[in-house]
Amino acid sequence: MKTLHVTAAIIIEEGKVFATQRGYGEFKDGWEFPGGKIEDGETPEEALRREIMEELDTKVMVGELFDTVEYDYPKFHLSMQCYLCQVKEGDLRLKEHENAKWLDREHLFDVDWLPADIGIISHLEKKLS
Ligand SMILES: Nc1nc2c([nH]c(=O)n2[C@H]2C[C@H](O)[C@@H](COP(=O)(O)OP(=O)(O)OP(=O)(O)O)O2)c(=O)[nH]1
Repeated sequence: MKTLHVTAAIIIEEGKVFATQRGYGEFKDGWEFPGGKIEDGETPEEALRREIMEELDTKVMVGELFDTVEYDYPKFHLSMQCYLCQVKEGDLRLKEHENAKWLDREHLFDVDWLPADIGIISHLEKKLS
């Protein structure tokens, strides 16, 4: 099975995490952390800065690795590195996603997360106060 190498941003402000809803493709309408595939020659951090600029018109500072997700979808294996990020410049404008929400601990499970993300949401629950 092929492996997709993906990197995603966990942006937390005032106890809330930024979640986005996919606007197209196989997983349309599912909720996720913004990010995308790592291209050849990129570090995960470089890929993440590029993806967040493409998707949200925003510069982020990529901080520590929060979690790595390994998940088998029917058609591929997902290996996803999720980094804590901070907004440096920009206002998280949705260019590709159809919706976004800031979720606090009590509302983390209110949206329909992509299947691979469930484990990390439980991990996040512990982090958000
Ligand atoms: N960005 C992101 N992708 C996720 C998450 N959870 C999850 O299963 N995925 C999956 C969905 C996709 O199959 C894959 C990410 O690929 P993508 O399609 O967003 O990557 P990309 O931006 O490079 O896409 P594209 O240019 O091919 O449209 O990872 C998540 O939280 N964030």
